[in-house]
Amino acid sequence: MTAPLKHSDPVNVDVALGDRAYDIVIGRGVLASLGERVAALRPGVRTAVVTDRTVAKYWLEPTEASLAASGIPTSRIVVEEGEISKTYAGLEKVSEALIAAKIERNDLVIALGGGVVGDLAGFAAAILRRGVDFVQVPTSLLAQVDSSVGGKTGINSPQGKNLLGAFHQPVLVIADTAVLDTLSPRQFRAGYAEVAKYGVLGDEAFFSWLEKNHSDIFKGGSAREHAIATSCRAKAGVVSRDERETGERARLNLGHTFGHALEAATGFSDRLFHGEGVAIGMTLAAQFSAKLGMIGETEAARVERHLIEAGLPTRLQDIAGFAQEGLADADALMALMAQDKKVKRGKLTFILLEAVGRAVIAKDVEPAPVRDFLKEKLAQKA
Ligand SMILES: NC(=O)c1ccc[n+]([C@@H]2O[C@H](COP(=O)([O-])OP(=O)(O)OC[C@H]3O[C@@H](n4cnc5c(N)ncnc54)[C@H](O)[C@@H]3O)[C@@H](O)[C@H]2O)c1
Ligand SMILES: O=C(O)C(=O)C[C@@H](O)[C@H](O)[C@H](O)COP(=O)(O)O
Ligand SMILES: [Zn+2]
Repeated sequence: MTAPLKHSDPVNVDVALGDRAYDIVIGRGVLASLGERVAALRPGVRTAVVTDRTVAKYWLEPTEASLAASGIPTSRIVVEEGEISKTYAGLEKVSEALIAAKIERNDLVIALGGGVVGDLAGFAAAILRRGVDFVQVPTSLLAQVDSSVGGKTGINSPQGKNLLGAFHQPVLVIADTAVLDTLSPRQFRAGYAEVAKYGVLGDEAFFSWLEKNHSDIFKGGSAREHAIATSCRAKAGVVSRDERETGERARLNLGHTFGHALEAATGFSDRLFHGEGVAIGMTLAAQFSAKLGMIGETEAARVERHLIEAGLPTRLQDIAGFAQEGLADADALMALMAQDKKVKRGKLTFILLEAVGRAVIAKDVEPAPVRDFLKEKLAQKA
């Protein structure tokens, strides 16, 4: 872990992927430099900005102004906010709008928004004319620390999370920390789950720093920028070594086998945001690791305590409408987990903990102990 930044220093994190390497630029106010940076990267380019209605209200005009100041022609495509847009219908809408805007092979798609817009616009760019470059301008905490980096793009199927997609790296990421000032507190907290994930999975010193400083991240200032830069550095390192998740990248999926099943069980709705599912999933992964004797109960409790302190849900019973059919049913959750992309020859893979700060990939996990564990958790009092 490096020392916290001074508030005003923009920081560059390099995603070292050879001829597809790119910069993540992090700092207050860096959105204003978007046009200049795009013009330097792709002289003469035309762009289409894909965003959602809420983000458009706050941040579309400054984005377009920055592009216009550098003489970059642009069009806008605005989708509905939330997972409802990360669908076949959302993809059709964005793809047809990009075609109508005559975005050519050498033009650029700009994803201005949270993880939904980033995944959706990135996937549309990946398939448009068999591949157009794109820039990520992440506007949620979750997108700034995780989804804008690493090139996983895609949409959901009603049967599971991100089941259709492509690896397609952005050519630039501009993370302006000032845009987070308009994010709702619940969405900010949900994004914080992925920040904590980087500590829990690979950096005990960062986790310990988060335990002491998390409230400053919520307030803003240098702690926020430090948390974003540290998460991006961790992700950039993993992605540069294992871009397509043939090995260690799977560790970034800590909490997601449970979390994605819970998102599917709640219909990808506002009952459970992605980051909230990750918080519950990460707690379950820690508790399951303890049940298997890989870590002590106190370490699992340490993970849960921190997430609770950050205001996140950690128990299945914390999900709105928990008692509804499907969610309170271990077999239904097992069936959803069977669609996880880490499944190999029908066997589940879990990311488990050997310590706080050390996640490992557990392959060929037998379903019976997982089902028993879920039954135990589901039986707990609300
Ligand atoms: N590709 C990846 O590596 C990766 C990583 C993590 C998560 N994800 C995906 O990301 C998605 C979750 O992303 P998310 O949490 O950003 O959700 P999101 O994109 O739905 O954004 C959350 C909400 O906040 C609003 N919002 C975003 N920025 C705002 C701002 N600056 N001001 C005001 N409102 C703002 C949006 O309109 C939306 O309603 C999930 O679909 C998840 O699967 C992908
Ligand atoms: O970048 C990755 O790799 C991750 O696993 C990051 C996750 O936070 C993210 O939610 C990702 O979209 C999940 O990947 P998936 O392959 O399980 O869909
Ligand atoms: Zn995630």
